[in-house]
Amino acid sequence: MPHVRPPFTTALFALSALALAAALLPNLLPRLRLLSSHLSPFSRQQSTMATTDYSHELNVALLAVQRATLLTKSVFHSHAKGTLNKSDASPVTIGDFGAQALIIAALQHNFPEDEIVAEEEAKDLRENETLKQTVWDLVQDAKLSDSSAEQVLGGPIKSAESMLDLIDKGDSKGGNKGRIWAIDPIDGTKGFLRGGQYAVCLGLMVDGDVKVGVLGCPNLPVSDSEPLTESVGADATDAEGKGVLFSAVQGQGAQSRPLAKGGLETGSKIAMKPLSNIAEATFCESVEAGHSNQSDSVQIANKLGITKPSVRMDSQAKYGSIARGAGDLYLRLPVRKDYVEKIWDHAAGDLIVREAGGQVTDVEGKRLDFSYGRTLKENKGVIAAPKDVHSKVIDAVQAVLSSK
Ligand SMILES: Nc1ncnc2c1ncn2[C@@H]1O[C@H](COP(=O)(O)O)[C@@H](OP(=O)(O)O)[C@H]1O
Ligand SMILES: [Mg+2]
Ligand SMILES: [Mg+2]
Ligand SMILES: [Mg+2]
Repeated sequence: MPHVRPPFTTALFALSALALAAALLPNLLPRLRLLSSHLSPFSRQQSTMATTDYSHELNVALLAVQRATLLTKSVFHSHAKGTLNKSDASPVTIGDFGAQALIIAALQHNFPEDEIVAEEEAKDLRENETLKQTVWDLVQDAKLSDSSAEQVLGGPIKSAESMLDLIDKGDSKGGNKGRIWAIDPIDGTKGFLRGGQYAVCLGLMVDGDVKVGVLGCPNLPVSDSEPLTESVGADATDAEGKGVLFSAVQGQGAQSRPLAKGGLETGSKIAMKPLSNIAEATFCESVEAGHSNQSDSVQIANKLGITKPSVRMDSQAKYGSIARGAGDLYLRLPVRKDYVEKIWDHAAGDLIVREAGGQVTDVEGKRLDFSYGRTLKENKGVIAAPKDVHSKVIDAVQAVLSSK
């Protein structure tokens, strides 16, 4: 005789199943989301979730830098760059404001809890309606051609007012606790205005340690094997074959890929060039003599037996160029005693070079310390070199600086 379950028992079963599902759901949901983030990074509408291998952070950072770099390219080609002089007499352009707004919008969409240290603020735009409108027009036009990539970044910014508020979200004090992004919307603004190299820079620090770094360099050659020469340093074009995204995740190595226009191309691993004879090294430094002491660098090069003149190049494109083995050394020697380096000028480049097999320190050989706030107040200058020759370079730097 078939067993017939009384209605009361059936209801009891159904209720217990529902209770079990309700208890398990909060545990299961994050796992399912994590799984979907690995399977298809473009398929989610929104994620506010940090990943332990930084895969989601890297994907968002690459796309955000790509979109912002494309915006700066359009300003690079226009005659009116909307240049203002900041209180420290350094320039800022509509490209800087627009790029910062776009990157912060992407970070806020994906990681609303994270803090942001960014170079620029919206004050000048709030006081100048025409300038605000120009930046707003630029930002509205800056869309990746791949709509699913655009969706990852959260789509367009809602209004000119929210664009200003986003720009001002980069006012974190920084420090040694939690997740903090460092943004330099255009590094090498002087190079950008001159028609030379510049970079869009984004780094993620966790408890003061850089975990993810991305550099967008629209005027550098795509090819990692093109050697670093004076003409690359001073290049004024982003023609065919130019434009590269460098990236690194702590412990996972460094990569480069073509800048492209939306959706990311596949990256390839980069590494610093083995340097058997330091006398043959190519070293790079700032174009601006006010940013790096170019007579100290000549003496240091002489001490190392280097005869080739330096390649002068603006921005963190220098870090990217040595990380891919196009050049070998990057020297940044303090000019003014009172100048304190800013974290956004170095966070991404520092990680990219170290993940490519280099060492990055200040002139005394101390690692750059990003945990002191918006500035690198415990460091002076920057010396980046392949790991095995770095101490030799520091010895030469110290010999020259101590003899002054
Ligand atoms: N006196 C100084 N010494 C060193 N760096 C300086 C400086 N004055 C400005 N800078 C920084 O140098 C950066 C450019 O570096 P480089 O010379 O390698 O291109 C500038 O970034 P921005 O262009 O983002 O303002 C700015 O932050
Ligand atoms: Mg600046
Ligand atoms: Mg800068
Ligand atoms: Mg800048």
